[in-house]
Amino acid sequence: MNMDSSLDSDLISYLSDNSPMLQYLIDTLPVPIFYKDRDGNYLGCNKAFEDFIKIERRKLIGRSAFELFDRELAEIYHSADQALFENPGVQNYESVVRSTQGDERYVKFHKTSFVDNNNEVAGLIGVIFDITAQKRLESKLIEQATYDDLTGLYNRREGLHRMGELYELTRRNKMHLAVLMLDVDHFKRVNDQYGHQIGDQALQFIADSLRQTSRQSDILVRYGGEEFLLFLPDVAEGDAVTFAERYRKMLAAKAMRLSKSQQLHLTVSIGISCYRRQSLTDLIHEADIALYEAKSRDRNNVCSY
Ligand SMILES: Nc1nc2c(ncn2[C@@H]2O[C@H](COP(=O)(O)OP(=O)(O)OP(=O)(O)O)[C@@H](O)[C@H]2O)c(=O)[nH]1
Repeated sequence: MNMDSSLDSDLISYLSDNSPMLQYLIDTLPVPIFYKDRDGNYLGCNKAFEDFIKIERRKLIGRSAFELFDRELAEIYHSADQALFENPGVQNYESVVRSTQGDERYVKFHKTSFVDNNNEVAGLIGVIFDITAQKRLESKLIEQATYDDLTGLYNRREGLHRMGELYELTRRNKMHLAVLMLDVDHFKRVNDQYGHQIGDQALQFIADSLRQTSRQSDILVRYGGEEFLLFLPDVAEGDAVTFAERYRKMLAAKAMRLSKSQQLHLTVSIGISCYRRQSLTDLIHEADIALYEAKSRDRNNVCSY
């Protein structure tokens, strides 16, 4: 077929005839295919499209998207079709579609306009590629690359990336920024006494507690085994100590329930450093030094660099 140039026969009437040969051919193709006239009414489709939108061809022909789908989705299709008619050729875009029975799929549309004997745009032929599996895998991989499996906090790589962005913003706008490095005290004993599984649960317990106490704008990172980094944007030194003390006291006051008669009490030590135009590496290193100091002061302690 010759798209977007004059045709030997009138393509629109050829498509409207729904010739058995054409139908047979496109029904053998496993990808959904549909075609519409210039007014957006369906002229036909293949078997894969019927299966895809879960509506029979005979109920589809002559109808517009507004008669078949909910208004929101129909508007999307309509405006994409109009954009193609106004700028004829090939149009590609990704979208979420719902079948008439409501299930959602991620798809990639490939639409091509066609013209009639007078070289006027007369309709379009659309092909749909189902990319749901690819999208789901993509978001799973993004999730795995971004978050720590055990705690759900940012992993070290993503945390440092976000910290880099926050650091740049702070530097450019001459804002405050505080870094808290938090380490669970005597965590080896927890593993030794209760086993690794309880140790894992204890880390989750701490991460959940931190999440509940933090502000929306804070960046919480699982930096290493039992070590967490917290980046507090627009927080000056005095407030950083207040926040760190709040975290320390909150965790010291909480108990993790192991059984009806057993509870686990955990404490943390926290090192603080605040932005004073030093590099990001130095900022984190200073928090580490302050943490070391807090550990040496009998733990369950907060120290500023
Ligand atoms: N269960 C569990 N344990 C972990 C994980 N990551 C690190 N750890 C344990 O955390 C413990 C850290 O021990 P140390 O570095 O000696 O520190 P600590 O016992 O907490 O002592 P201080 O930091 O000096 O208070 C080790 O026993 C690690 O095996 C984890 O993902 N799960």
